Amino acid sequence: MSINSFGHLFRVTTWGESHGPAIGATVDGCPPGVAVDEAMIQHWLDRRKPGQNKYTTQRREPDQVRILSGVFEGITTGTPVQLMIENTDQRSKDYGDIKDKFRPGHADITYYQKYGIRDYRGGGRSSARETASRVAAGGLAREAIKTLAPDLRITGYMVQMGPHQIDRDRFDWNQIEQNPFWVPDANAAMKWADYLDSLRKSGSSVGAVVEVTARNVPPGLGAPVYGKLDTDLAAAMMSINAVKGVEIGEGMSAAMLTGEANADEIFMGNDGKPAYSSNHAGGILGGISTGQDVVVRFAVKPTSSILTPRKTITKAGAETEIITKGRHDPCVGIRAVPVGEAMMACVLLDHMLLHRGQVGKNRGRVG
Ligand SMILES: Cc1cc2nc3c(=O)[nH]c(=O)nc-3n(C[C@H](O)[C@H](O)[C@H](O)COP(=O)(O)O)c2cc1C
Repeated sequence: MSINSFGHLFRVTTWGESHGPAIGATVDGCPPGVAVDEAMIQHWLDRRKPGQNKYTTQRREPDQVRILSGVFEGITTGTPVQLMIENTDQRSKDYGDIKDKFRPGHADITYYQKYGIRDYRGGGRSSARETASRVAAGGLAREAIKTLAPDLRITGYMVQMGPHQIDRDRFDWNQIEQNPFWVPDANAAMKWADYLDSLRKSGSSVGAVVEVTARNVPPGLGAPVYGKLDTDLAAAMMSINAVKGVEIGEGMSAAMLTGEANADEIFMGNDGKPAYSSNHAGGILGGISTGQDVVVRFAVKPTSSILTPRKTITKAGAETEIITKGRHDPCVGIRAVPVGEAMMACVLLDHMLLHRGQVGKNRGRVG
């Protein structure tokens, strides 16, 4: 299996399977001198950890990260950083009765068609357990970003669960950490709780839309034509399990606007820097950050493992039915929020490092 890496200069390679002894990330290209320890990375992993409330899978993984290399006396040395998370709640027997069947909506059939091997233990490499490694790498990226752009803030949150959208007029950054859904609208959080409860009890599931915003991003990140910041962000988000759509700024809705409505008019701000009347562009023009908030949204499909029997086939080609009895999340969008944040952190850091080489001492300036 090739291409387990992403990023240009801050290059992350993830490894491991859902039910193997451990998973992890090897990070090549982290700058030296970044203060980091296991607790700092653990903080971000704890946000993604399963089993924290009744809306996420009851798989009990402590997801304890260990730093095996690249950090000495509390700072990165510039050598590869090896991050490892042991798998402690494997329970392979949960998957015994689906060993020869392909779960609809999962990667079982395509992995088998491609590699001829069926790792039935929770999907093996295709399991979203892999995203824990990304969150660990994202934790390291965040610490490195602090040394380059201390005011930069990356925040993920849910803006839609099934048909229920948040009310943008009630958007409150402080609400995001106050409810199990990372939703910035307290009203929505209450309604979603009842909605998801009934879905969970019936063994069903639902999709979601997650938004990730990066504030105080310096202008100038990204390069035309094939090194666009939005290209890399879209690829990063699309690579997360269950993601079926990605938008930047106005995204698909831009197609409905007129040129007048979509134009983010430019002014000179009081601080002597460019200011914009709106942010339909999602903070990126021509693949390069404008200095406005970078806004990315992604749609997560409904959890495929549901309790209602679904038709499928066996490895031998016989038609049959399947019920996925293993533990599952009624809405995987919830746990995708910290993963989206981690991908944003990795891509932004990567482009900050690239930026140094792309412009040397020649910096453009407005005003
Ligand atoms: C954080 C996270 C947790 C997930 N947990 C589950 C789960 O418990 N059950 C499930 O059916 N899918 C889960 N998924 C989605 C599957 O991993 C994914 O649908 C599957 O691997 C097929 O890949 P694809 O949907 O990207 O095509 C999860 C996704 C994410 C991001």
